[in-house]
Amino acid sequence: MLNLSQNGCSVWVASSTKGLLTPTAVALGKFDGVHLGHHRVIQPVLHGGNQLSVGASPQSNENEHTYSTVVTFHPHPQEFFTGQPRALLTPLDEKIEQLRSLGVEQLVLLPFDKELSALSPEDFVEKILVQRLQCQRVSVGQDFCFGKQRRGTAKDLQLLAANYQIPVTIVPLQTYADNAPVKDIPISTSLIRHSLESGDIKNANLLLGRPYTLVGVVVQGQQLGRTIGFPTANLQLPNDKFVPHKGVYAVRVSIVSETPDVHAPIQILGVMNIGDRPTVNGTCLSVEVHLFDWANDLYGKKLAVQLIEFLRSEQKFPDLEALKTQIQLDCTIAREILSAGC
Ligand SMILES: Cc1cc2nc3c(=O)[nH]c(=O)nc-3n(C[C@H](O)[C@H](O)[C@H](O)COP(=O)(O)O)c2cc1C
Ligand SMILES: Nc1ncnc2c1ncn2[C@@H]1O[C@H](COP(=O)(O)OP(=O)(O)O)[C@@H](O)[C@H]1O
Repeated sequence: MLNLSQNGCSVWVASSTKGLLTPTAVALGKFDGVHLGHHRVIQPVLHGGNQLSVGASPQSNENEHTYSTVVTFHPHPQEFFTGQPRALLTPLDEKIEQLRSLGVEQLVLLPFDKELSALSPEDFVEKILVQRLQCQRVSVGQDFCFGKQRRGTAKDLQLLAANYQIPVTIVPLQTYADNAPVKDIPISTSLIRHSLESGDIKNANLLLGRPYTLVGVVVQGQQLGRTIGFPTANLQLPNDKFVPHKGVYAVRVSIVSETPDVHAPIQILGVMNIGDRPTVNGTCLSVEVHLFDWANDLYGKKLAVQLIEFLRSEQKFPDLEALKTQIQLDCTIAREILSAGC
């Protein structure tokens, strides 16, 4: 169990069996990416969010604090069923940070195991929502499924929860924004993953409602960067982080402070390369960023790198001089894009 605190606010992270803050108002789902569609589902359980038309549950005491809670599954159900690790848009730390910024007070990680996956929809409502979480109201997306073999639908949840006077909001799937090229397609984690896989970072960012971000600690590389005038901070990402299309990106970087800080961190502009570095016979994937107008040591620091625009694919250059010339050009283009306020 963790109690993470930043900027004076915290998200309480608990399992379904230990340390729960109750009673709860619950948004249920996987919420990988915490994208714009997820925001809509979470909003009704936030303080000051849309209170349900059905009103508060008769069991609730008006003076009692109801904790705005996101209930999700850990590990990702797909990982449990396939046995394959699943790369995530928001690994746990990032998900906590995103939920905190929305105003969520508690994240409950239901251990997704044989026992949980075998619960009937009826038992899920009674044992998890009612008994453990002392749930007062629920919000889910229209396509939510739950219980053994995903038999229960959002409508079933509404009917079952009504037996306990728990109102359930079913949130319609949010589609693309009006200014997007294709409309009426629901925003989804898989759509964002496809956009990132194909290098369409602008579309991914539009659907997320914020730039896709890589957060990692700076580790040592081959120390070649400084020899060509472009030192690069090499990032170690969480093992389960989803890595987008290989290539060069215009980015905004902030140094993540260890201590709580009320001020927003300063943003430094730069260029990032995600790739195998064929020019220097690289053998593994590296994720590295060159910061503009910066000359200080970054080893051991945690950086959050927002991907703003995809510039080009990685190439094998005949020598370091040719690579250097190309990186100079990348920097010029990135500065133009970033200073235009993208
Ligand atoms: C903006 C940028 C673009 C890059 N493009 C390529 C590329 O197209 N091909 C390549 O082999 N390496 C590319 N690299 C990676 C360099 O090979 C790498 O930064 C250099 O070898 C230094 O690595 P080091 O930090 O481990 O010393 C790029 C790096 C940056 C910062
Ligand atoms: N403008 C900059 N951008 C990125 N890193 C920088 C910059 N200036 C200094 N550094 C420091 O230099 C290191 C990168 O130098 P480099 O020669 O590429 O070594 P490495 O291969 O270990 O990354 C970074 O980790 C950071 O500590």
